[in-house]
Amino acid sequence: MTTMESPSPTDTAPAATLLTRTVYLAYGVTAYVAFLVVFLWAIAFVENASIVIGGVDIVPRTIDRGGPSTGVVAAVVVDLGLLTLFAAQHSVMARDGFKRRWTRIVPQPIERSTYVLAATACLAALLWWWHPITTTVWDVSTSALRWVLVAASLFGWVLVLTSTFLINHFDLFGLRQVVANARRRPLPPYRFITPLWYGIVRHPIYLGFVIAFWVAPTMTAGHLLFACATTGYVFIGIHLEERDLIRDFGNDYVEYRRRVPMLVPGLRARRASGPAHARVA
Ligand SMILES: C[S@@+](CC[C@H](N)C(=O)[O-])C[C@H]1O[C@@H](n2cnc3c(N)ncnc32)[C@H](O)[C@@H]1O
Repeated sequence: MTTMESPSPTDTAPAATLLTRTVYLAYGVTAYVAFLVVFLWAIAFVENASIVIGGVDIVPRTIDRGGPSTGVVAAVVVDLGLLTLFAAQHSVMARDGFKRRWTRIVPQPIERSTYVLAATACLAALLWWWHPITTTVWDVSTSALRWVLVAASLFGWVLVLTSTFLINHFDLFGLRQVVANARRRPLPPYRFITPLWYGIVRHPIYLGFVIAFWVAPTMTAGHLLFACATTGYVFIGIHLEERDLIRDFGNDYVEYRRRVPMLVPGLRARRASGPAHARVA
């Protein structure tokens, strides 16, 4: 395990009043709750679930159902636009250079919560304005096999959620930062760790998404577009994330990368002589 000092939220706001700290805490909790609601909606969206409460389906739009109906070309353009917005927000706002400039405007303790809120807004926009393209690509007719595929897809979501807890769920979603600030405590150092799934693949959260998006008993053209685009983004995200991790944790991460495969369990991991940016002096 390697650690790196995180900026203490109280360092940058020594004179923060109780009211300011309480407002930051409320902001962080709001961002987290908004994220949870939209994340649950995202699961229902991808799984094409209907959840009927009091005679009303609370999932009116899914990947294949209920969205605006237009021609295929318009649907592809809109859907790719929404996916690009989501990917751009994630890629840009997660980078250290952006964070350094951004925290001149947004106070350090709520930087992560602001990221979470922006990501949640982009995800909600994608779920709401997604244009289904319902041409069938494959459709498994055997009922038992359909259930196996649904279970496998749900396992993908379980992998995502459990992995966030393995590395630090509350840190990823900004809660730890606002709570530490409210209590005027410094943040514990940011740690590189490799528990459970992280000993099998380096990116279990992304693997979970790939499983959840690709394993479907019925695959439509719209769903396939979603799965292809998000998988492409996963590879870009991994490239950017690993560059940061190597910069922060040096040879520990290079060694981890040599030992543990990226996404496919058991697949040979990268050899020691990787590309130039993988080698740390
Ligand atoms: C959305 S999470 C995705 C983590 C990982 N790529 C995955 O798929 O499980 C991104 C954050 O996780 C952090 N992270 C990735 N691997 C980590 C590890 N082994 N230990 C601690 N933090 C890690 C990155 O620094 C980044 O801030």
